[in-house]
Amino acid sequence: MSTMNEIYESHLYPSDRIVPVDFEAVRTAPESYVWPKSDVFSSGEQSSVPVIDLMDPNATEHIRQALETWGVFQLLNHGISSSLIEEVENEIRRLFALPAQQKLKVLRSTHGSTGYGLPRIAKNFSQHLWHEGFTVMGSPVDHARKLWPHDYERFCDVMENYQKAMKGLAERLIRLIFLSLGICDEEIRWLGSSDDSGSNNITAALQLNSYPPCPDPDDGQVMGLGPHTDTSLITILRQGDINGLEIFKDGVGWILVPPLAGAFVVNLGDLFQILSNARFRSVIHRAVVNGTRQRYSFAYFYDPPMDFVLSPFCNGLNSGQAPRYRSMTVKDYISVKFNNFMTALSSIEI
Ligand SMILES: C=C1C[C@]23C[C@@]1(O)CC[C@H]2[C@@]12CCC[C@@](C)(C(=O)O1)[C@H]2[C@@H]3C(=O)O
Ligand SMILES: O=C(O)CCC(=O)C(=O)O
Ligand SMILES: [Fe+2]
Repeated sequence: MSTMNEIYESHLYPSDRIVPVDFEAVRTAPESYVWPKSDVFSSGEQSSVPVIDLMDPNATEHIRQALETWGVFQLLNHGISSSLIEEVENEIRRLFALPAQQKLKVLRSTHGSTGYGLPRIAKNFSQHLWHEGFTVMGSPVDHARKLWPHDYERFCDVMENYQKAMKGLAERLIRLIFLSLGICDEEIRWLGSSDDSGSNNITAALQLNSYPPCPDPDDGQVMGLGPHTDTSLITILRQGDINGLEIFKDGVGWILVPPLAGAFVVNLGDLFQILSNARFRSVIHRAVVNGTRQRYSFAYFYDPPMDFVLSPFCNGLNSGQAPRYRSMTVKDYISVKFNNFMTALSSIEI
C-alpha cells in the first residue's frame, strides 16, 4: 500500500521554490512578485456561489445542482463546532506569528510533503507568490516539537481533532454526492477505509495558509495563490472574514467567493472530475492578497487510497457514455499532475 508521503518523496521539488519571502524584512513586493494586469483582472460579477444548509431536507439535490453549475458551494449547518474552528484559527495565528528563523526549522524538504513553505504549485509560475503555508498529514508532532519544544501538544491536539472532524464531514459529503447520482454503496467501499490512527494509511492533508498584508496591491497585481485546481476528491476550506478567494467561471471570469460567517467552502478536485466522467468539474480558483490585513485560510484535502484505480463511473452517472479518461491509480495521477499541472486532466483524456 503506497502512502501519500511516499508519492511526494519520489518527486524532487525545486529547492528555490520552497522558502517564502522574509515578510519581516520585505514589506513591499519586489518586481518578481508582480503579475501582469491581464492575469489578475476580476470580473466584478455579483452573482455568487450557492449557499447550502446541510440540515435542509433537500440538501442532497441542492448540492448536486451546485456542483453541476458551479463546482463549488458554501456549506452551513455542517455540524463542525465553532469552538474547534476557533482553536484551529488560534493555532494558525500562533504558528505564523513565529519569527522567520523559527519557522524555517520546519521547512518542507525537496522530497517532503509536510512542513513550512511555499505551496507546491509555486514551481509552476514564473512570478512568485505572496504566501506562506504549513502542510499537515496526520500527526504534526515532529514539526511542532521543533517549533515549541516546551509547548507543542496543544498544536498537535487541535490539528488532529480537526482532521478527524473533517474526515467525517468529507466522507459524509462524498457518500451523499455519489448516492444522489445513483452510484451504489458497493462502488464506494473504499470510502472510510483509511485510518488516521497510523501514519501509513493517510490519504488526506490539511493545508494552513497565511497571506501577510501586501502594502502595494492596488491593482491586485500580487497573488497569494496562483490559479489552480485541487488534486483532491473533495476540498473543505475555511476562510476567515477577509476577501481573497476567487473562482473562475467560464464565460464570466474571476468571481469573488465572499466570506460567510460559519460556512465552509466546498469544492471538488480533479479526482472527482475523473470519477464523474467530467460531469462535475474541478473548479479553477486562486487567492488574492489584502493591502492591510493578514489573511488566513485552511483547507482539508480528501483523497481515496493511493492505490485506488480511478475509472470514470459511466453507468450510473452518464448512462451509456464512453469513459473520457483513461484509468489510473491515484498515485499515478499525482505524478501526472506534478509534471503537467494545469494540463493534467486533458493529458489523460482518451
Ligand atoms: C494533498 C495535497 C494537496 C496539495 C498538495 C498536498 O500534498 C498538500 C498541499 C496541497 C496544496 C495546497 C495549496 C494548493 C495546492 C495546489 C498546493 O500547491 O498544495 C494543493 C495541492 C493539490 O491540490 O495538488
Ligand atoms: O486561501 C484560499 O482562500 C484558497 C486556498 C486554496 O485554494 C488551497 O489551499 O488550495
Ligand atoms: Fe485550492
